[in-house]
Amino acid sequence: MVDPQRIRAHNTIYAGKLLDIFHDLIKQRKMLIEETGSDTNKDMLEALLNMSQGNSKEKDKINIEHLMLTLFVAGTDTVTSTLEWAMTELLSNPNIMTKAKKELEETIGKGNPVEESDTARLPYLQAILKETFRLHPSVPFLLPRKADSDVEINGYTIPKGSQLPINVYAIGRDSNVWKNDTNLFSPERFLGLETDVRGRHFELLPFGGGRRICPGLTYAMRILFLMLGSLVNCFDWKLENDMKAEDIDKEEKFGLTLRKAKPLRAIPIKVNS
Ligand code: HEM
Repeated sequence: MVDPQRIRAHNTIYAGKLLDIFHDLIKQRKMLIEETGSDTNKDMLEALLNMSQGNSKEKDKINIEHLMLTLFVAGTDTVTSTLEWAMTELLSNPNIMTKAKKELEETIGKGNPVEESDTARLPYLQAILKETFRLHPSVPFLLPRKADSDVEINGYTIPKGSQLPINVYAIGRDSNVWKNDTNLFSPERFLGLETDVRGRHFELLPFGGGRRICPGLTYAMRILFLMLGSLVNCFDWKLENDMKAEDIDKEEKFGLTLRKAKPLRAIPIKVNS
């Protein structure tokens, strides 16, 4: 298995620790159900435990533990790092922050949290998220693909059976695809474009595409939109120690996700609605 960033090697230990945590959570929940005769949490774990009734207990327990591990690993750092990068770019580009605030103020009113039904009415906020994904895809390499047969692409022969890591990070900064300064954060480039993140436009694939496309896409887009919109509309933001916008550190750290090397530190000031 190709492991260009040594992710697989580094994460084996942490996966084991997380499995231990999920093991304990499932055990506690089962004890609760046995004691009270019912489960009052009404969540995914309850649904999985209900579904597993009557099946081989040990096998199902292991499956549930691994499913929780997968969703936890795939669904936490990806969302938080995208949000952190979006805020980093907005704080580094005060003119873009001002435009985003203006759109929100005019559309839903200053200080109000964003709701799901507002999505279509906030094209600039959508463009900010797309531009964040273009420059800072939280999964810089897609899950590797395997060539079913010999294939020729741009004069290169890819032999049957080769593993193909897809470098979404490089695609997002490819000057053959993106006009203007490809390293510049400019949500305007998406205004009026059809391009979305659902795997149909190969120039922007933050969630991958095809059969292995991220199953958390819809959920992730929804919560990112709500969180980013609410952070921008409900707070003004100040940098620590009078730091200037242009001094914000944007160094990247490649790991399971593409994180900021140094966490963003900013101070929220509640705005009056
Ligand atoms: C900003 C948020 C997210 C990004 C950028 C993201 C991105 C990705 C990418 C690029 C893949 C590989 C797709 C491919 O190779 O074609 C993937 C797979 C996956 N994602 Fe996400 N993801 C995000 C959030 C989530 C969330 C919230 C969940 C679930 C709660 C989730 C669950 C998964 C799972 C289970 C897979 C593996 C699918 C498979 O192996 O077939 N992701 N994600």
